[in-house]
Amino acid sequence: MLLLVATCVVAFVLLLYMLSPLISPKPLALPGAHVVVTGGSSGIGKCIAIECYKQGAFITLVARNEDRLLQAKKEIEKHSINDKQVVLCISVDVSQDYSQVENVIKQAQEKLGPVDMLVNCAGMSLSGKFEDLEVGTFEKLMSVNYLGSVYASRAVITTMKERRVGRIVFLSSQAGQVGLFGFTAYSPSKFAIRGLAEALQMEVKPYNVYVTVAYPPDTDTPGFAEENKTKPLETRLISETTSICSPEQVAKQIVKDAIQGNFNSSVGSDGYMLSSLTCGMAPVTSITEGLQQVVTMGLFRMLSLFYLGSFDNIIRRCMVERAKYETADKTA
Ligand SMILES: NC(=O)C1=CN([C@@H]2O[C@H](COP(=O)(O)OP(=O)(O)OC[C@H]3O[C@@H](n4cnc5c(N)ncnc54)[C@H](OP(=O)(O)O)[C@@H]3O)[C@@H](O)[C@H]2O)C=CC1
Ligand SMILES: CCCCCCCCCCCCCCCC(=O)[C@@H](N)CO
Repeated sequence: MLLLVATCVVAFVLLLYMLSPLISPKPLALPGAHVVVTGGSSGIGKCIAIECYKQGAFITLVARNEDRLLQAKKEIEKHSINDKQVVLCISVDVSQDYSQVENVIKQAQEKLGPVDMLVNCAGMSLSGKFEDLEVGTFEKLMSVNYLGSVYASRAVITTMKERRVGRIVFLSSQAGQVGLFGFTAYSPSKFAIRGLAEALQMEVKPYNVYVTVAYPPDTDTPGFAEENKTKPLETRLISETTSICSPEQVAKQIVKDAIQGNFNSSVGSDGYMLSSLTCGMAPVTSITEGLQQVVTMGLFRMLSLFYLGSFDNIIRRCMVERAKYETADKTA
C-alpha cells in the first residue's frame, strides 16, 4: 500500500516536471533590448542598469536630479560591450502626474524603440513610530513607491501586450512581506506593490508579459544611508536579523529573475524563507518553486514564531530602557 502511494507521488511529480515548460516562460533576450529603469541614477536601480548594459541592453534612466542622472550615465557607459549601445537620461518625478510619466515613456520609445523591460526602482523609505510620522509621510511614500510604479507600468503595458513581449519589475522589500516596527508608512506602500503585481500578472500572462516582484533585505545604497539617519533603535535592531546586501548582488538576482520571468525575486536564506512563507496565492513560475513552497511552509511558519518572539523582546527591552532614562532624567 505504502509503495503504491509512494509510486503515485513520484509519478505525479514526474508528470508535473514534464508539464513544466507550460508554466515556465521563454527567457527575455537582453542584447539589443530596451530597458527603462526608474530610479536608475542611484543604488539598486543604477546597479540593475549596469547589469543590463553589460548584457547588451539599451538603457533609459529616469529620475528627478539631472546631475545624478548624468553621473550615472557616465558610470554605466564604462561597461559597454559594443559601440551601438546607448544610455538615455530623462528627468521626471514619477509620483506627480501620469501624463508627465506617459510623455517620458513616449520620448524614450521614440529614441530607443519599444520598451522590453521596465524596472520600477524609484522609491524611498522613511521610518519612525506611527504617532511621530507626519501624516504627509504616509501620502508621500504611497505616491512615490506605489503610484510611481503604477504610472510607469501603465505607460508601457499597452505596447508590451500588443508586441507579446515584456517584463515589468517592481521593487517591494522584505518590509513588504512582513510589517515591522517603524515601518507603518513604508511597509503598506510595499505591500500594495505585491497586490498590484499579482493582479497585473494574471491579466498580462496570456500576452507573454511577465511580472517580477523583488523583496530585497537592507541594501547598502545612498537611500539606505539616508533612511538610517532617522531610524528608530527598534527598527534597526529588528532589521539586523538579516545581513546587509550589496546593491550589485541584489541587482544581479533581480535581472536574472526578470529575464527568466520569475514572479518572485529574493536574495539570501532569510529572503528565501520569507518568500516561501508569504507566497499566499502568488503565481508560480516553476514546478520546483511550487513543490518547495508546499513542503517548507509549515516549517518556516514555526521558525517565524521564534523570530516574532525575538522582535517582541527587542521592543519590550527598548521600552524598559527608555522608561529608565526618563525617570533618571526626571530625578536628576
Ligand atoms: N536600500 C535598501 O535597503 C532597500 C531598498 N528597497 C527599494 O529599492 C528601491 C531603490 O532603493 P535604493 O537603491 O536604496 O534608493 P536610492 O535612494 O539609492 O535611489 C533612489 C532612486 O530613485 C530616484 N527617485 C526617488 N524618488 C523619485 C521620484 N519621485 N521620481 C523619480 N525618481 C525618484 C532617485 O533619484 P532622484 O532623487 O534624483 O529622483 C534615485 O535614482 C526603492 O524602491 C527602495 O524602497 C527595497 C528594499 C531594501
Ligand atoms: C522564517 C522566516 C524568516 C524571517 C526573517 C525575518 C527577517 C525580517 C527582517 C526584515 C528586514 C527589513 C528590511 C527592510 C529593507 C528596506 O526596505 C529598507 N532598508 C528600505 O530602505
